[in-house]
Amino acid sequence: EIDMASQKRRPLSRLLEQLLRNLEKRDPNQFFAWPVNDNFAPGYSDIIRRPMDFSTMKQKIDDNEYKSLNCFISDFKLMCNNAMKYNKAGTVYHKAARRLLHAGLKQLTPQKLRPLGNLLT
Ligand SMILES: CC(=O)c1cc(-c2ccccn2)c2ncccn12
Repeated sequence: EIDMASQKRRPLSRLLEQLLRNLEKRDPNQFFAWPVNDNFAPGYSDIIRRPMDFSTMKQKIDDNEYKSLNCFISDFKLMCNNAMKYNKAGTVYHKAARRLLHAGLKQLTPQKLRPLGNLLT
């Protein structure tokens, strides 16, 4: 269960929740909202060894699994790179993944994060 009090005590969790919300806005079609379903994506789990999606990232924040911002950013990159690996260039999913990765990393640059203070120390 989500212990709100501890969420307040965990500034990193608060920051990651905010960053996740901003990244999700860049996925209006919600292609990345849930784990990819093998029924929609034939052979997906044979090709992609480490699946990742926004709902899994949210759960990892709530379970306090991210020990640093970099771990969070790694999962975001993994999610986008999985989509660019499985889906051929030119497909709607490949293009959406490249756009999401580009837009997302721009939100995660040091100059964008600095205003969030020393939450990262
Ligand atoms: C992200 C991804 O690779 C993906 C999302 C989806 C998806 C996401 C939401 C609804 C339907 N399909 C998908 N379908 C087929 C092949 C790949 N995908």
